[in-house]
Amino acid sequence: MIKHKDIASHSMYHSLESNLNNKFTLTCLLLLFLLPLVLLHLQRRRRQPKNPNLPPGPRGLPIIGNLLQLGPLPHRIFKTLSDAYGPLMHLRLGQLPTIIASSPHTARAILKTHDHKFCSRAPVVALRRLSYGGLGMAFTPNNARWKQARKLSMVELFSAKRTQYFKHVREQEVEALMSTISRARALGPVNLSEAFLCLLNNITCREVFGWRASGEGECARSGFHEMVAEGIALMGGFTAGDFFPTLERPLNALTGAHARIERCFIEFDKFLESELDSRTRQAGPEDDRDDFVSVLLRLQEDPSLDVPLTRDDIKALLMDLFFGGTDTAAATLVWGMTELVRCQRAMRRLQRELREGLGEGEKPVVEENDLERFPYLKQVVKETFRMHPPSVLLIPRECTEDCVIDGYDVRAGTRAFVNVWAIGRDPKTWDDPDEFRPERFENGDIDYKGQHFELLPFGAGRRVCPAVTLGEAIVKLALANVVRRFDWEPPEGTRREDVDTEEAFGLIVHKKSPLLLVARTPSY
Ligand code: HEM
Repeated sequence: MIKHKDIASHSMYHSLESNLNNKFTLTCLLLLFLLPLVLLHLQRRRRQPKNPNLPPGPRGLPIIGNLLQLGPLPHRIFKTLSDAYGPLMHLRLGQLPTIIASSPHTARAILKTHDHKFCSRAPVVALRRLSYGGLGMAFTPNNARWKQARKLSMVELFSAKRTQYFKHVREQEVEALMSTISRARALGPVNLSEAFLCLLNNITCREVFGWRASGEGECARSGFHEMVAEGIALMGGFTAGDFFPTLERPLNALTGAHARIERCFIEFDKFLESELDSRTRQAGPEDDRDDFVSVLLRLQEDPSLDVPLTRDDIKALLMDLFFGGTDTAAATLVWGMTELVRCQRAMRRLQRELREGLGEGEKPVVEENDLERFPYLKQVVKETFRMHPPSVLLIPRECTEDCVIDGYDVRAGTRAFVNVWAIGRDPKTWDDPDEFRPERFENGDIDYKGQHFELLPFGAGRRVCPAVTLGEAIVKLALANVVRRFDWEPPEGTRREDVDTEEAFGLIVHKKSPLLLVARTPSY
């Protein structure tokens, strides 16, 4: 008979033995798993030419250290490092050679001089999956598909004619936003972050699908708001697997990134499928709608296309339009209002320009045709883009051919970031760069359409945002109306200068906490 004590020691012995066995099995498995990776790494290193003249950067740091340096706000960390190492910096992020350009001169080298070698996109995991494996436009490598998508979008989706065609949509939606703010302000401070996101969701939905996301006349959260927010969050996330391509799958499985990306992709795909299905059912000679889905479905029938447009191509393009069109402008509007409310002098000057320019009560809303009459509005928008470009590092690019920049070797396969946030805050270009001062643009001709490398909110070169005109129209129209219609103050107990500017990192950098402001009837 085994006594109680014996049972304990017996089972202890067994658990010790099985622990040792488990540990041994685990170690063997780990070695088996790591061995091919080590071999692959060594083989890759052997293929690299010895001693290339790389741009300066923090060498010798362990790769994990480099990865951790990314922290939550990479654009700020990159700026600190660039201040120490120079405007063209080389880092090894995980397994990836990476360069970061942080001056107008080095940005020009990447986006103009060597544009043809840098106009491919880096294969970031979430972007690849959500673009149906690199279809569509924004996340596609430089290939025939991307060239065709770009050409079609410039001619069919973002032409001046089409942008003008949707003018009434933008104006109606801004009017709906005004009514929503009027109702909401009776209840307390207005959540402008939410309001601008809903506005952009509605505008994008109407342009892309032809229907509103919120209920009639409202500017409110739609059913698929969370889905869009999750997609955008995933696209901006630097997942661990992105920096260790050979370990991509296990790392992303371990961190849960894979499951999150799959969930989001499946949800979006279901949504797009049902939209396309309903269009196919309604298709007929009487269907003369001109939203982006209808345009793309018509193009699909065009036999002269170099590369046939598949259903996945269309879904990927729709995804680009949705992600590209929503958060960028919404974030810009929030930053613009944040800076204006912090800087009462600029807010007053803009209000004066808008109110005197249109006359009190003469027109209930500012229309797009009025916008050219407001030079200070233009300066405010430029200053907002300088201090808060929503896409702080642009969309990551990949170098496809070896080249030499500023005497340094850059190898094919190197990932490239242009730190447009750092360029906008560079004291060598801008006086008092952390101060919101729209007047700095009064006498210069610096613009943001990709010709001036000091100010690059839309990028530049072959990959420049194809919807610059559309984006700036939305931002100017909404800002002009919101600022003209109401006087804005921080909630009781908060001083103007204490309205925070803390950032939340993502592909698009948003204000971390929602912008809550009190809207008052103007005293005129
Ligand atoms: C304030 C508004 C906007 C800003 C600041 C902005 C910014 C940008 C930036 C920085 C890029 C990457 C450029 C590069 O890599 O050099 C980009 C690309 C893109 N944007 Fe925009 N964008 C805005 C509005 C829009 C809108 C309204 C749409 C569509 C409805 C759109 C669609 C796209 C697409 C499809 C691309 C990918 C182009 C390509 O890779 O060839 N954007 N945008």
